[in-house]
Amino acid sequence: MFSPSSPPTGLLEKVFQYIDLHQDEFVQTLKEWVAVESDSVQPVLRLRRELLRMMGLAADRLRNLGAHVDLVDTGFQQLPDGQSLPIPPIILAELGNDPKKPTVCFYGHLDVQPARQEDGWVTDPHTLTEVDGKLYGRGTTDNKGPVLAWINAVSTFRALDEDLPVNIKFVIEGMEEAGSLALEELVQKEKAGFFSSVDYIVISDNLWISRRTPALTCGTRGNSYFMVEVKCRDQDFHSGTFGGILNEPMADLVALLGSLVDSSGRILIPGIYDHLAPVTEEEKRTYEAIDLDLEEYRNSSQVKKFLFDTKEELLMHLWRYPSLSIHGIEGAFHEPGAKTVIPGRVIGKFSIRLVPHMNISVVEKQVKQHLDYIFSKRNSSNQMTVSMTLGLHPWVANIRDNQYLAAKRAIKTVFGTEPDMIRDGSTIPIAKIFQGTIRKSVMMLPLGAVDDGEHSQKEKINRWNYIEGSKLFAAFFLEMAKLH
Ligand SMILES: Cn1cncc1C[C@H](NC(=O)CCN)C(=O)O
Ligand SMILES: [Zn+2]
Ligand SMILES: [Zn+2]
Repeated sequence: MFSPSSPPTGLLEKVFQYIDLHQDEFVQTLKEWVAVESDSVQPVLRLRRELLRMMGLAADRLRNLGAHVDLVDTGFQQLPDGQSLPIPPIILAELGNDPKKPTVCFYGHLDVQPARQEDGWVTDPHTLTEVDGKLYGRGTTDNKGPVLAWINAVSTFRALDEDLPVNIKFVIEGMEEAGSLALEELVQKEKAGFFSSVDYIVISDNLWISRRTPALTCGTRGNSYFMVEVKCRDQDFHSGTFGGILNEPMADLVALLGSLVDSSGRILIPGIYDHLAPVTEEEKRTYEAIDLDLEEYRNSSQVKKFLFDTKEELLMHLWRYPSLSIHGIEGAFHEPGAKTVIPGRVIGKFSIRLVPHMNISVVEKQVKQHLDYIFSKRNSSNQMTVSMTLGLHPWVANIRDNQYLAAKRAIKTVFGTEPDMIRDGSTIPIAKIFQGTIRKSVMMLPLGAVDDGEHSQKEKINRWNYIEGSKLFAAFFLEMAKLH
């Protein structure tokens, strides 16, 4: 789609040619990886075995490249029902340790979201299927494709018998979709070990905002996840026998959930907007520069109307303002049909996407105070319990870091264009943990297009994105070496 501004010369040209010539092999390996049902979300032993197999395949692939690979044992996951399941080992791998070269560490994950063909897939989610240059399959874009693109880039230098321009490290986990269990602990433990020689961290686990224009991601929102339980008793009631004489838990809960956000998207919790980073003129200009066709975005999302009409407002509300979403009600009657039940105990679930400079414990207090106030006004005899079950920090990049410059140059070489400098509305918790714990520069360099459908039916990565992405990583290694 894009032609490079000036043809790459010498080594880079050889590398690009190799990647083009071997693209079917690269797609074949992706096919083998997609065939592994490495679902970390459903806590069942069969799938944990698949995850184990997935990590084994990746370890073998890295060993074949000559990497030193550690499969770090991370113990067990305790489930609420008392069962425990093994957590797949985390891969820590290393290729090269030349003190004259910078050391770039790639983080990725090989676990995937659940996928069943009945959910609305046209093709079997675990059989990679190519249609019109689109490689359909669960995990193709999130995150097996990008992990392999990095490996393809490294393997190309090896295959050409060329010296790697940088030292490479890998952190590859298998529990990202379940909240990266055990990873934070491992990062802390290896701070002075594995991570001591790391200069830069690259994550490729989000998408462009465009179908065509590559992007660099400069920030992600955090998340605070709440459960609000309203309980009368543990058992359900019959509305014929008890309807009319009870404070119904569901009525309390619906009022509580209904008090959180208004129809214009504004969060109604007092104080929640008190600690937002001010919008600067420079920041405003970044939204203007982004390649986003609002109509196309709206149509491809199959939404009649968004809350905001301009590109700038839309992006700001996705990336740099908090938002509150109501996710579900545990214990509610939700099946088809008409059942005359009064649920005895219900749990409402909602979360707030956090942005700089919101403080997680302040948000927690504000939410609890607000819900206490709304509940007390109802004078209900039920019991309300609020808990925050996740507190994930927002992350902002330092885009003046060398690696952002190197990535921009590599994008220019491969795609012949400047990247969109974007943020992402979702949360990649490990970014902030890396930044805070090992105190090294973190960059997000996504490969997938806006319509890849992560977590959704018909997830895909375009062959073009996968192959040009492999070139992008190779070009990035060379640019990093030049800057060091
Ligand atoms: C599990 N979880 C609960 N709160 C936040 C998360 C992470 C999740 N992360 C992604 O989706 C990454 C997208 N590339 C999200 O942002 O919802
Ligand atoms: Zn992911
Ligand atoms: Zn995901």
